[in-house]
Amino acid sequence: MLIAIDGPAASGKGTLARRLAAHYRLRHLDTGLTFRAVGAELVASGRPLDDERAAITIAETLDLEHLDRERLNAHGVGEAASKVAVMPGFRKAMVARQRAFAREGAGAVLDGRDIGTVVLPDATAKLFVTADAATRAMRRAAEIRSRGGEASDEAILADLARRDRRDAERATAPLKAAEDAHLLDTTGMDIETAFRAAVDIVERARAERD
Ligand SMILES: Nc1ncnc2c1ncn2[C@@H]1O[C@H](COP(=O)(O)OP(=O)(O)O)[C@@H](O)[C@H]1O
Ligand SMILES: Nc1ccn([C@@H]2O[C@H](COP(=O)(O)OP(=O)(O)O)[C@@H](O)[C@H]2O)c(=O)n1
Repeated sequence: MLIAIDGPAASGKGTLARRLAAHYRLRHLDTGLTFRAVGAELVASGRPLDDERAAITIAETLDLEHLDRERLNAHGVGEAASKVAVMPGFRKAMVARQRAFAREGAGAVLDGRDIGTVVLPDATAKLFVTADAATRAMRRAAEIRSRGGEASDEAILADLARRDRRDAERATAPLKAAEDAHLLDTTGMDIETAFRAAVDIVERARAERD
């Protein structure tokens, strides 16, 4: 079984993807981390974020099994990732790696921006996870503070809005729901409630396929 989860920044995609992967015993790839890893590597090596050749080389050699979530989830890395993510040739190389990961083994859960539309258009179940902007900013700011960082809800709201706009307006694989995706708005839902709603969606999608 393949499960595709997309949605805007800090909507809860990763949390749901991890929970669903554990529940169904599937492998999980947070594709946001793959873009973050490339952005972080370009910055660390002093290269510009539009160096497509370098980005492709990093994508082709990236170890998808050992992405350092703790380091890559730093707030600033998201901005670098979304700048790298606009380059079509680089996205092609990245999508090839993500698809290969998904096809290995008995099934997988992938979360990102273009999983239902581009990476896994034939996924068994597609979820488009949202929450209103203020809720997403509040959750991300709380996450940063819980790790000892400083963050105001207002500043995070502006950062997420800028990144969502870049992701939605880019020409290649923009952030959008697949036509056959099930919308899950988690505003006002706690993690457990959102997880149960996600399982319901997957079960219905599975039943429709049989
Ligand atoms: N339904 C929810 N209610 C409250 N907090 C949530 C919910 N879903 C996710 N979170 C929290 O919000 C933050 C962002 O969630 P995450 O799964 O990382 O989002 P994304 O992968 O879409 O960026 C995390 O700290 C997570 O624990
Ligand atoms: N499938 C994907 C996943 C992420 N990305 C890019 O990578 C950035 C970081 O993604 P992420 O999922 O880690 O971001 P958060 O939602 O966790 O803040 C996004 O803003 C996108 O620009 C993408 O283009 N396609």
